[in-house]
Amino acid sequence: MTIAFEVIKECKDTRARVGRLYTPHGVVDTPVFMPVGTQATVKAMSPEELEEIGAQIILSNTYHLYLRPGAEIIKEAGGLHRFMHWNHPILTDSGGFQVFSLADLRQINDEGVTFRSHIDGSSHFLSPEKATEIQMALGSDIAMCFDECPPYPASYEQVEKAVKRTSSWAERCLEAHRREDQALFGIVQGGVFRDLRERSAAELTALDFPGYAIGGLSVGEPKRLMYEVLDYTVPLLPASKPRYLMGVGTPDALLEGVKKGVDMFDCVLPTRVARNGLALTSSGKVVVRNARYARDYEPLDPECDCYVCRNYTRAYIRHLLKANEILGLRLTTYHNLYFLIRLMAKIRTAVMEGYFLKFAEEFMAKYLEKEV
Ligand SMILES: Nc1nc2c(CCNCC3CCCCC3)c3[nH]c(NCCc4ccccc4)nc3cc2c(=O)[nH]1
Repeated sequence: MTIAFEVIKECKDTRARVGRLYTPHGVVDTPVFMPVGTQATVKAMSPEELEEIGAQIILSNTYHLYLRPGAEIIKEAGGLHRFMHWNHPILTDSGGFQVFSLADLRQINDEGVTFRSHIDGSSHFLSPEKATEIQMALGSDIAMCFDECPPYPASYEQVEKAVKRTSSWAERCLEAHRREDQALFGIVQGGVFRDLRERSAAELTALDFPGYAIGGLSVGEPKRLMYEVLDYTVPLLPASKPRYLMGVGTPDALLEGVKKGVDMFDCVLPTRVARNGLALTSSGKVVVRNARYARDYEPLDPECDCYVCRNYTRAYIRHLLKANEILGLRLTTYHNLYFLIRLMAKIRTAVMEGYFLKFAEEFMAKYLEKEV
């Protein structure tokens, strides 16, 4: 069994649950936030720092690593874990989403996707088989099916076509998948159309994947619409298997997603906004680049106990960012990831001890009260 999941404790007044995901590279306590390491590194962080802040599992990506350095080099290096010196679980996305969001003009048909590299414009082709082969070569613990994520908004016909392709491609990925020590997760599509979500979930759960992602969300739809789709999509997925909501990562969305029964999340947001000088704090967002912090000798978050908040001031971090000093990016990234990973630990404790709903309400009241 490449991967096993057990629900440890269910919340009595929401769909939240605490679980444990057993993978070849270790155990993951869920709900979990997964830092994104697009090019085989979580930008500005060393693997040791990721361990220090409690990161349990990180993401990487078929599209990026296929283009550079190439799956062959990573395979020759002994796989992605050895290549990047990360000896804990890794989940790889299949590249479908990145082709649509990054690559230049592309041509998509039932066979797969032809696209031009965003790096050097060279022409490439990705199919369910190829995306599966690349992930087997990378050796991630969890691989994702090659899917089609329609944009938002999209017509019913467009979304229906993506559902049909996603289901047919899921079968082809299952067919091509040969690694016993790697789990393949299915991805449910269907946009914001309930009947298409039901169809996609039925077709994918029939294939009996060890875990399921909810795709096609966090693509520009209003948050309340994403929550509505979650309300009727999560119950369509087997309760005994992990549920992964792709691309979601603000504190409020993480709390809502956990409340609705989601176990796994990923988002580039905390690392990306960090590089723009925005820190996540328990009282809301602090844009530490702003002049107002030039003489502010408080930590990024006075209530945070991380290495950065114990040793540096907003004034110093602002100075580093304004001076384009690399340490500035490192400190804001370190804190933002610590903040989200710490939030997930607090959520797990709250569910275990039966006060999750109260915790969520109190956290949100404080977090949304102001842009500090
Ligand atoms: N297969 C697949 N992936 C999806 C992703 C990529 C998840 N992150 C992977 C990660 C791997 C390593 C490289 C980076 C990506 C999504 N991301 C979002 N929203 C992000 C919205 C967002 C939020 C903040 C900032 C930018 C974008 N919706 C998504 C839907 C899908 C989907 O249906 N299918």
